[in-house]
Amino acid sequence: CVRAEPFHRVTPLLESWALSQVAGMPVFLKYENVQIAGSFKIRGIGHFCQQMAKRGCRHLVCSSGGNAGIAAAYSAQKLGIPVTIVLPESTSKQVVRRLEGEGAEVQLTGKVWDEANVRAQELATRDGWVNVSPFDHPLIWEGNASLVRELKESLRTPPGAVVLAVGGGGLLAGVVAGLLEVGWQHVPIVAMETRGAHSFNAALLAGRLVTLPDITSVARSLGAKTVAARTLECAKECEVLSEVVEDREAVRAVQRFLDDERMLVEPACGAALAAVYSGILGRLQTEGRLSPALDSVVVIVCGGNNISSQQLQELKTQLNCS
Ligand SMILES: COC[C@H](NCc1c(COP(=O)(O)O)cnc(C)c1O)C(=O)O
Repeated sequence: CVRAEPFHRVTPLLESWALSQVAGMPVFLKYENVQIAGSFKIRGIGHFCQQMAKRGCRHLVCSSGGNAGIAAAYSAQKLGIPVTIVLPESTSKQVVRRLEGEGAEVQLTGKVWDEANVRAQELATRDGWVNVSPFDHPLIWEGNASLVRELKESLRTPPGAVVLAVGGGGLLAGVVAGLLEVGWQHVPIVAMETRGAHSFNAALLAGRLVTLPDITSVARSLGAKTVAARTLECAKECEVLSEVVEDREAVRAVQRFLDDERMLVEPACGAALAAVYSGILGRLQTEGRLSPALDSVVVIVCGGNNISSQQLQELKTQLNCS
């Protein structure tokens, strides 16, 4: 039987003394890094998979080698449905082991995600098979919107801004859907990307979708070469401030967050935290793009599984940021 309640858990929203000191205003952290399956992804992916199971789906397939793939494998296991994860041949053994540990069948094909995705779409033409998009489907956005309902429950009054990271734009689209639902559509969103995965920023500047030639950022989880078309509509419905940080700022933010809050997150999440640690919020206030007197800001700590103390050391050496 398909369970009615969602797979995700309500996560803590905690004021961070350390980040509030850095920002010069109250910073509330939404800890999606302690979410089931290690990131916020389970909100959208779990909801999508449950709905597909209700519609008779018998086999899930997903081309995400990252957190969406882990969330899809977890969801399939909860639903008792087989799942195939299609990944580029370069995928780390750690990720393959983790996915197989969640009961998924893993197929390695192609050099990059796009080639694996072609294979996943081919498989999804089989009868009863459904392809799970990491970020580009209304059910994914609907599931991600649950995060804002929790913010409303915890905060009651709207925050001065919400800070989040953008890869393909599924989190952004979900947060916009949630803000509209709870009547907080006037709350500005600071959309963070790393250079080399800045497909949303490029699309906003061009006024249309832009496909990056390659993903050159170390924040692999932000590595969608083209954002969901829905994100451009979001930028019209809400006030979305797009900012891009360098990889070394994202990795430095990961290190500072580890020291400040004793939690280890991916560089993708470091991109969001860099809005505080790299003084971007203060600059936006100086530029008049954010109100000079924000009573609070919420940063979504999106989490991510693909990080370890060894990987952090290697990233710091590679980017020579001590
Ligand atoms: C390419 O990758 C898309 C997706 N990661 C997306 C992701 C994001 C960005 O979320 P999005 O904007 O794609 O909804 C932020 N923070 C973390 C930890 C993530 O894993 C994936 O796992 O396949």
